[in-house]
Amino acid sequence: MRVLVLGVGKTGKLVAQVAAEHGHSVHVLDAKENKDGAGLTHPFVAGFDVIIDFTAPEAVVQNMRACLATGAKMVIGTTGWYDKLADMRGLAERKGAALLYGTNYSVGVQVMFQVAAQMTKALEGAGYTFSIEETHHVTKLDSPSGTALSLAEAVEKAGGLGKIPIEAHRSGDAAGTHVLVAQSAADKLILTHESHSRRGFAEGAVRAAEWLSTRTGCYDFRDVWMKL
Ligand SMILES: NC(=O)C1=CN([C@@H]2O[C@H](COP(=O)(O)OP(=O)(O)OC[C@H]3O[C@@H](n4cnc5c(N)ncnc54)[C@H](OP(=O)(O)O)[C@@H]3O)[C@@H](O)[C@H]2O)C=CC1
Ligand SMILES: O=C(O)C1=N[C@H](C(=O)O)C[C@H](O)C1
Repeated sequence: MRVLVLGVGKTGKLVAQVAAEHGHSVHVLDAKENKDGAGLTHPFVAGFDVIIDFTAPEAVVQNMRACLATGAKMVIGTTGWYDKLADMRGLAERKGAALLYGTNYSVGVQVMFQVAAQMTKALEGAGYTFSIEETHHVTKLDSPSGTALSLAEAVEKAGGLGKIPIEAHRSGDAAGTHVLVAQSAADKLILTHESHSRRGFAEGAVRAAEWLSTRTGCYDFRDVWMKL
């Protein structure tokens, strides 16, 4: 597969490395080469089977506009842009493109979402209140993390008594820790996922790109990760 990786930062760099390890031909575009999406011309984009974006909240929307308009296939790792999701879905559908987005490409976190929903249902009516804490590196632009928002959504949907409070911490180069706490008068149940490196995100994103390369349409990683 010919893979274009947008963003050569902490995660994008590793995504490019993992894609090459999977035997794909990989090209990367950094911020200078792609200022305001200017590098993403139609003929250039047409040279790739899949494009993977790990950039920044503003940049990713420009990148999606440019690439999806050509009917390209995109895997989006970047978080903090979901107020534009309906627009981007519409564009992808109109152009016969493919769009797969996810707040977290680590399989461990996907399992955490499922366990969190089960835990919430099992504790229903037993006097527990829920809260979430997330810890990331100090350079993270969005807060709370996309993963924390997805976790809150999983608990809220499963019946976690209204809006779940999220506390965000920023510390050193933390790759990402998410903690769900269910507290009662008698005890506390804690569910934690801790990323020791960014490898899980990169592996998941490359596998998602391989899966998407034969499809069109819009997909949330939460709904497809088990099929990869
Ligand atoms: N879904 C998931 O599993 C994961 C999601 N993420 C998300 O991915 C995003 C990136 O995270 P991270 O790697 O830590 O961030 P970094 O800041 O380390 O990397 C982002 C890179 O993108 C570059 N960039 C900015 N604009 C453009 C552009 N228009 N074209 C190409 N490159 C551009 C930046 O360059 P410059 O610094 O010069 O501006 C930077 O090098 C974040 O939104 C983060 O939340 C991260 C890990 C996992
Ligand atoms: O910025 C990061 O680093 C991460 N961002 C994603 C998020 O916002 O949830 C995923 C992971 O936690 C790392």
